[in-house]
Amino acid sequence: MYQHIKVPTDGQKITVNADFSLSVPDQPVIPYIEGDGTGVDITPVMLKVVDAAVAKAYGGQRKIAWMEVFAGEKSTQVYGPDVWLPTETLDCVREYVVSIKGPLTTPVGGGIRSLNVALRQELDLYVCLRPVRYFNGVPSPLREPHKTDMVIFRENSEDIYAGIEWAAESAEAKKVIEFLTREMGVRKIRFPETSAIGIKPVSREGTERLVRKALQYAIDNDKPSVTIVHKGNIMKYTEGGFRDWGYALAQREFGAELVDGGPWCKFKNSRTGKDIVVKDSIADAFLQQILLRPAEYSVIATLNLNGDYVSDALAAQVGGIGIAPGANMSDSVAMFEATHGTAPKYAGKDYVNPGSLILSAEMMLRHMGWTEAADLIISSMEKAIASKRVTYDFARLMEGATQVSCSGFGDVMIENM
Ligand SMILES: NC(=O)C1=CN([C@@H]2O[C@H](COP(=O)(O)OP(=O)(O)OC[C@H]3O[C@@H](n4cnc5c(N)ncnc54)[C@H](OP(=O)(O)O)[C@@H]3O)[C@@H](O)[C@H]2O)C=CC1
Ligand SMILES: O=C(O)CCC(=O)C(=O)O
Ligand SMILES: [Mg+2]
Repeated sequence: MYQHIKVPTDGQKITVNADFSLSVPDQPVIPYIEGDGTGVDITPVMLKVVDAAVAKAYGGQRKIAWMEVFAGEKSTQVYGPDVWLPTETLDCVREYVVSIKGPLTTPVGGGIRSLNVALRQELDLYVCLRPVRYFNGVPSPLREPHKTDMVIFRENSEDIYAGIEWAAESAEAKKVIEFLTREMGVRKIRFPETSAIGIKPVSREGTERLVRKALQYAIDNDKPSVTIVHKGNIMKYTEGGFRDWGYALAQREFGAELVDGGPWCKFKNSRTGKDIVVKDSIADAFLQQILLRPAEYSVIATLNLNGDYVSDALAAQVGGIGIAPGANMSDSVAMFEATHGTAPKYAGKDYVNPGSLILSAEMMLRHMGWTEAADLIISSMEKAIASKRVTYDFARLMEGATQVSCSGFGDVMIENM
């Protein structure tokens, strides 16, 4: 049926029920994209660690039937020089519901647009979910890194990140600038002859579906607050809209009531009876607050670009993007991926930390309801770090550490299962 994707014969599809829960067979077929750059290093290690955790947790009764699908440089080798994201890859990850990917390269300036963003847009994976927690013993620049315990809900389908822009001095940029100046009366483009132009779409619907997920997550996971992070003082209708629509949704759908006249509001968690506070923070101030007062923040709902910046900043607080996992999700389809990129200088050297992708797989197992295997991954990661046999990123900051390779770290985790 597919041109280059080989469907394993020993597995079955995960399916989505009417209430969006999953039916997961014992041998689910799970598509994976190896990824560019260090993808060749971390992805095989992730597969091996996950297989070991599943085998150990279920004694052979459950097993993932991995199915390689292609995007990025490997796709151009398999499908031809200009095919970066084959249609059958999109069809396949949609059809098989749960997938995982390594990082994909995006050139700066010219060249192809981000394949990572394209996957999210094409599949409408509107939530980028990035939990940030501290593992004991990980070297961190903070004195009290355990106080950083946040879950980022980054809007994944809109904003300036969508890549609607035109190069300076192009016919398209000139046309847009002409429209803005002639028809819209815009006088604020300082250098109209040489300006590149970007568009920042932010909608009420896009905001509401993201904030709804963040609020529901706070309820389901007994979290004390949801903070809407925005730059609405400057970008009044886009980022300011995000804030206002977020607050309005909390009041309308979750029964939140204003605190001291607002705009903060709060509602009772129907599961625990505890208050969940909905507050907001302006993005620049937020970036200093998370360093100085991290304990005051829990679930974060933010726009696409802010979420990108906040993800790497928060990852650094708990030891870096070597252990920063993530997921891109719609109501039905989920694609798991690390927060970091392809780290090209380390590609193919069996050197980098596979932890982010392994922890992304841990999120995937939990999403599938395979909690025993997910728990094994967490406990073996904790033990591996405690034993100080770690990759370069931790070893260079840890006293008494033994540096291991990327695959070596996977092996240490497996030994500790
Ligand atoms: N979702 C995705 O697929 C993403 C793709 N990208 C793409 O990746 C490419 C490179 O981007 P770049 O900005 O350099 O960001 P990267 O995240 O690839 O790398 C930045 C730095 O982070 C550290 N790092 C990255 N991965 C690891 C790891 N596995 N273990 C330990 N440390 C790690 C390294 O730090 P040090 O130098 O200190 O060792 C590295 O130099 C670009 O094309 C970009 O577009 C970027 C982000 C996400
Ligand atoms: O798509 C890319 O190349 C970068 C993506 C990124 O930085 C992210 O999603 O965090
Ligand atoms: Mg990023």
